[in-house]
Parts: sequence; structure tokens; C-alpha cells
Amino acid sequence: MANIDLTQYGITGTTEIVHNPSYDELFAAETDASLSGYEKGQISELGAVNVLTGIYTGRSPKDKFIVMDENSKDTVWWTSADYANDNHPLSEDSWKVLKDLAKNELSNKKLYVVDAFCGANKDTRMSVRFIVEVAWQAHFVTNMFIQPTAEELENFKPDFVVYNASKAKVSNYKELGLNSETAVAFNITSREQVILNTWYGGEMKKGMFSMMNYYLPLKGIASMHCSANTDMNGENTAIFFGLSGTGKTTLSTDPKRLLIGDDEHGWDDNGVFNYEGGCYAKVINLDKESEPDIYNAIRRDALLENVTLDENGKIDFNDGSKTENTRVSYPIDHIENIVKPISHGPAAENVIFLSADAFGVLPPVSILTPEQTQYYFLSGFTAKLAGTERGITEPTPTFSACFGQAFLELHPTKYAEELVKRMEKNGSKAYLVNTGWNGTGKRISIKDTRGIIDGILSGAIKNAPTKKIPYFDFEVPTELEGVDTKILDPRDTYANVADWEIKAKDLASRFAKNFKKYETNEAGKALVAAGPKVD
Ligand SMILES: Nc1ncnc2c1ncn2[C@@H]1O[C@H](COP(=O)(O)OP(=O)(O)OP(=O)(O)O)[C@@H](O)[C@H]1O
Ligand SMILES: O=C([O-])CC(=O)C(=O)O
Ligand SMILES: [Mn+2]
Repeated sequence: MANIDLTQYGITGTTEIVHNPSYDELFAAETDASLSGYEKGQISELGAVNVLTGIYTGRSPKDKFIVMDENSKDTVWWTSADYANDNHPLSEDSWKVLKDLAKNELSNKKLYVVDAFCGANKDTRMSVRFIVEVAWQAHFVTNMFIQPTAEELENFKPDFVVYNASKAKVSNYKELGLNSETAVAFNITSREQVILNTWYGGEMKKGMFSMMNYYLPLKGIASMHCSANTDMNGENTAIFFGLSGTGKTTLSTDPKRLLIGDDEHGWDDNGVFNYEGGCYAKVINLDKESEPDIYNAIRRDALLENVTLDENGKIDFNDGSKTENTRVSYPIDHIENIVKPISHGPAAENVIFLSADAFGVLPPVSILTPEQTQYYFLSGFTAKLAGTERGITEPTPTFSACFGQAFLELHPTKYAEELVKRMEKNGSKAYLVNTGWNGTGKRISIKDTRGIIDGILSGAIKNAPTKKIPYFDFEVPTELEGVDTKILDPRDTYANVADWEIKAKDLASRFAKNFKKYETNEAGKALVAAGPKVD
């Protein structure tokens, strides 16, 4: 095993290093009777350990900072008055202070070091070293990242280092130009991430995704917040973009298809590849019958988060008292039908945008033209669902560029450019699928949405009779096998069509207003014609 010297990172007095622990070691460590507080896990009836992640049960985008230096100042897409985003600048001096806090927290104790890959493609993967002091955090990254073989571990040379000092706080945060005692800070030049005062593992997962989103598009590779699967022969790939809670994990986990990955992918000349080695599924109200694959993935080695258990370990998936963002992480091989040995598929034939529309305006499926594809990709309209980000407690309509604005490090048009380039080359088709609400006031059922996805993937939708929806000019099927015909035109789900009209006009004008930020050049202006019409 590689010899690890943490003094090279300024971490001193380390009493023990547990390097790439096995699942059995992790299980023993996180259920150790001497642990207390948020470090201690509880064994559930399904064999998976459940942990509580503390005050932070979702990501904290307001606390995300990137060092602004010579290298990053002209490349990173910084937040601005014209276009606010989560890339807050951090000075090099403040970075030093944060890193010192982390080094201090991590010195003089037993640590877990997990070396893993982000990216299934050998040419473009990042070798990431996670340094953490909480056993279950080591478990989380073991589940979520790609585990090196023994040989790869022997020769592992990190090209990115994550310091997780979740127990430390930034007390002088105001002086440092931060938002709170919590910091999730990146240094693109030295290739390091520092985490302070949040235990939520998603900061490491989405942190490395953000870094891939920086490095890969600059190499001409599309970097995407999407899930991906392919047919049983590994020949017909589909990708599903969507913000948190819109159904990436649920809908890509399909017993009829092979899973490539549930959240983060790249698309290069060889096809679509996963960044991750595991999945991170929402488990609120999880139902064994309607989502058997995810349910069955919850067993030993999976890690539950913020789920409510009684003293005997019996799980109540319907309890959202800790958070709506209850989760399970599991290695991808807990799903039976996956692409092996590496999570990769050919170029995507179908590109699906999942949008959970809380207004009840969007049709459950729309067939997009190439211009609409660009317009709706840049717009990224959806509702933020409760829990994944701090402060979001009910479905909140939002425009999240490329369906993942929180993770974009370059301007959104760069991601659109790379996606469109790949789609044009491969003749891929795009669809907008509303997994949210309609005029009934209820969320569209998973059964109907699965029927829609089946219709897209089988090609049946190409032969379906269609009509156009006003204001948006969406082409929608009027019949699709396996889907309740009465929901295909959203107007039919309203007691009074005029109610849909009012909401549709309101949504159309929100789109137009949001799109103004892209109208600063000719390409952006040209796309306006593909957007909704407001009169
Ligand atoms: N029509 C629907 N389609 C998809 N999911 C639905 C639908 N109706 C309800 N749901 C529920 O919405 C949630 C979708 O969450 P899912 O984990 O698939 O989202 P995600 O896009 O993977 O989010 P994240 O990026 O946060 O992991 C699940 O809890 C699922 O049961
Ligand atoms: O952000 C999401 O969509 C879910 C997740 O991976 C995280 O919480 O980091
Ligand atoms: Mn997911």
C-alpha cells in the first residue's frame, strides 16, 4: 500500500491513517460504540447503516467560494449583478486562512484517507484524495467515487486533494468575506477543496462535479448534470438532465435498461461516461413496489442519511422530520442492470430534459426542435424541490441554467455549445418532460412518466399523432401507449382552460424575462424566437 505522508499537506501529528478502508472496516468504524453525536451510525433493518448529517442536510450554495487568482479570474463564471450565481470569489489570503483552519482541525488525530477517481474515462479522470476525520464520510466517498484497483491504488498520484474539516468553524468569516461560519472553498490552481462546518457529503460529491465542469469543457468535452442509461445491448444511450428531485435517479434506474450513472456524466468522442462509482437516491416516501431497484439497493454497504429509525432499526421512509432530503448512497453494483466493467455507453440518441413544473403549465412531454433544445437547456426551468439546498422548503420555481447552475464553473453557453456539438454530430433528439404538476394539483405519477420515457426510448413517440400547444409552440403527442391520454395536453387537466391560459402567459413571460441575460450577443438573440411568445 502506498505510503501516505500527510505532512506534505501541512497535516501533522497524525496518530493513525486508515487508507481506503474496506466496507467491513467502515461498518465497524461507523458503528463503533465509543462514537457519539453525528459521528455515530445506526444499523437499520435492511443492513445499511443510517447516519445523521447534523445541521446541514443539504448543500449550502451561499457558502461556495472559489479562489480568484491569475488563472481563474478570466475563466471562471463569477457571480455578478447581471447574472447572479454560486461562484463567489475568495481572495488568496482568505483561502490561506481557511486552509490553515482545516490543517489545524485535521492535525494530531486519526484520519481516513480515501483515494478514488472521478471520471470513468482514464484519459480525463481526476485522481482525488479525500482526507476526512469522520468514518461515515469516508464511507460516503467510497460509495460515490470510483474505487481504484489494488494496482491503481499502489500507483495513485492525487491530482486533487479534498480537506474535509467539517467539525471546524470559521468564526471570523466576515473579515474573510464569507457568508457564514461554513465554507466550501475551491482552489482551481492548486487543485484543492476545503470544507468547514458542514458534514453533508454532497459537498464532496458535487464539489468534484463542479471541478469536472471546469476542466472538461475546456478540453472540448460536454460535462453534464444528467443521468444516463442504455439498452440491454449497450447500444442506445439516453441521458436525463434535471435539477435535484426531478427524477434523474428514479427514471434512469429502469429494469429494462442498463444503468450508466444517475447524476454526473461527460460526453466525448467515444460516448457518454459516468464520473461516479455510485448512486445517491432520494428515499423520502420510498415505496418498495414502485421503486424496487432502489429499495433493493439499500443493504449492507449502502449508507442511509437522515432517515428516521426506531430503536430496533425499523425504517420509516415517510418521516421527513430531519429533512425532505433523506438519501441513500450505494455503489453502482447494488443495481442489477448496469453497464460493466466501466460505466460507459455510446453517444446519446435521446436527450431528455426533466423539469418538475410547480405551476402545472408544461405538458408531460414535448418534442423539441433543435432551437427549442438550446433555448430550454439554457433556461433550465424547473422547481427546486425541498431539501437539497438549504432554505428551500417547498417547490420553488427557478431557472437553473443547463439544469445544474449551482455546479457550472464556466458560462452556461459553453455547456450548451458542447452539448449541441455532440447532439448535431450524432443526430440526437431532445424532449422536455414535466415530472412535476398539472392542473389536477397533483404530481404527475411515476407510472405515467415511465410510460412517457418508454415511448421516447422505443421510438413510439416518433410515430404518435401530435398537436401544438399555444404560447410555447411545443409539439406534443395526443396518444402514447402506457400513458393516460387525458394528461398529454395539460389544458385537459384543468376544470377551466382559462386557468391554464393565465398561468401559461405568466410562465411565458418569466421565460422571456429570464432569457434577457443571453441576449447580449447575436446567437442569444436568435434563440429568442424559439422561446415562448408573450403578447
Ligand atoms: N412523475 C415523477 N417522475 C419522477 N419522480 C417522481 C415523480 N413523481 C414523484 N417522484 C419522486 O420524485 C423524486 C425524484 O427524485 P430523484 O432522486 O430521482 O431526483 P434526482 O433528479 O436524481 O435528484 P438529485 O440530483 O438530487 O439526486 C423521487 O422521490 C420520486 O419518487
Ligand atoms: O445536488 C443534488 O442534486 C444532490 C446532490 O448530489 C447533493 O446534494 O449534492
Ligand atoms: Mn439523483
